[in-house]
Amino acid sequence: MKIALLGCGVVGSEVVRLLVEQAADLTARVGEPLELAGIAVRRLDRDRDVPVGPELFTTDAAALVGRDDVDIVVEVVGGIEPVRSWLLAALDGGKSVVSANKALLASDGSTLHDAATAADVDLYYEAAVAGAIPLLRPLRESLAGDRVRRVLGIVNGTTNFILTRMDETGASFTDALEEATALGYAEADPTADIDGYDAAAKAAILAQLAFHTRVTLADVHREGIAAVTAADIASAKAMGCTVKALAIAERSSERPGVSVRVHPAMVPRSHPLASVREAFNAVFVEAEAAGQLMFYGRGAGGSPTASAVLGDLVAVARNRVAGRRGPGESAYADLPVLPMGETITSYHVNLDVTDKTGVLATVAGAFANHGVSIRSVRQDGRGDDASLVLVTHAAADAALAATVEDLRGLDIVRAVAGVLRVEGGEP
Ligand SMILES: NC(=O)C1=CN([C@@H]2O[C@H](COP(=O)(O)OP(=O)(O)OC[C@H]3O[C@@H](n4cnc5c(N)ncnc54)[C@H](O)[C@@H]3O)[C@@H](O)[C@H]2O)C=CC1
Ligand SMILES: N[C@@H](CC=O)C(=O)O
Ligand code: NA
Repeated sequence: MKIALLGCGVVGSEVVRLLVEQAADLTARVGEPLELAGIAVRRLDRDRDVPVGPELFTTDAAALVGRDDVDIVVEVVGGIEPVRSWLLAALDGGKSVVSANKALLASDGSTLHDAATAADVDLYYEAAVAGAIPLLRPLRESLAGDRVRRVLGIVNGTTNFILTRMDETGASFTDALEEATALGYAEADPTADIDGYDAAAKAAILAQLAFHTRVTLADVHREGIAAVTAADIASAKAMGCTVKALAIAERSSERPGVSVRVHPAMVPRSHPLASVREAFNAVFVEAEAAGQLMFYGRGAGGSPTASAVLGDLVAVARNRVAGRRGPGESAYADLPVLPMGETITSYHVNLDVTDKTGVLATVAGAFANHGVSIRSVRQDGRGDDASLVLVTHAAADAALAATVEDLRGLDIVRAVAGVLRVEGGEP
């Protein structure tokens, strides 16, 4: 079985190492040896710590993909083009594809799935979501008989690493990001992590598999962590919470449809997600018959991600040996993706207000005007001013956003110092 490897960076070099070091076991598991036909890279002059000779390397990925002797293409390059063209050429040519590319799968997965179906070959991408954690296969196969209600978790290692460092050591955002990049967790352009594109792509892929409906990156409500301040983290701590960047995909209980969102949120320290540290990921899946399931492990880094790539590689190689194709995409449910405004959430709002009679009533009035009920209020006096921290009961996100907009316009509100959604129970 001949493999074309596209990319030999953080993940690709670990794929090569595992392929070479575990060759005998992989052969036994697949029933045929897995042999590297070639490795496409951008530059040949880089020092690479991989146990294969230089003759395997090429800068011509398209030619490698087009070779007649290649059976499986493994893509760990990233980005949309030229990767999409290479993978379409591979699928059209009858080659199976394994990819770690969530950006591509979430933005144009249907084109690739259609090509895989037409060519009767596999397209697998377990490494694209939550690194080493087996999550896509359980959703696609183990839970195929159940009805998933909700998927909730931490799916970006870089931002979880940054928030952990800020929370535990008081590190600055910039220093924590530098460390995450050095450890191989961040995307080539780390704004994909910081601004939530990476988590949004993963959320789209999870929602699509969980609800059997088409969801793309553009359908996901996305907020990154750039606006999370040290004050937000301190405020969360004071309330027995921690700040986590979450991905949430759920069926609406109001009408047929799903909502998919990624944003930072306060999570009570008693919730299992609060103890997910550094680049670890954790995802809860709530299904009607199964109840709650939790998946936990390393969500980023070369070797954990390579483990998921190898798992897919063995699966598609086994299928080719058996002359069959594994389960593919399922999008029959055709559910609408509902606007964020309809999502039911609750907010933590931190206000700087003038400390005079009637302030609390005026602020409470702004909430009441939008039908938002307040769960708790804490006031700390600071001379002529006061800090007012309010946590709401669950309400439509549009009503909460409109309330905050009104608060910004009140004379007695000097500043809206922080607004974070609260997930995972009462703080
Ligand atoms: N690093 C991580 O923890 C994880 C990464 N991924 C995904 O895996 C993929 C690869 O990520 P990394 O290994 O971290 O990236 P990287 O930047 O370390 O490696 C990318 C590789 O692609 C090659 N490449 C880039 N452009 C090319 C071109 N035009 N022609 C031929 N080769 C080209 C580079 O030479 C390099 O070898 C991305 O899709 C990423 O989102 C997925 C899960 C975790
Ligand atoms: N940049 C990503 C890598 C894995 O998908 C992350 O930090 O999670
Ligand atoms: Na995974």
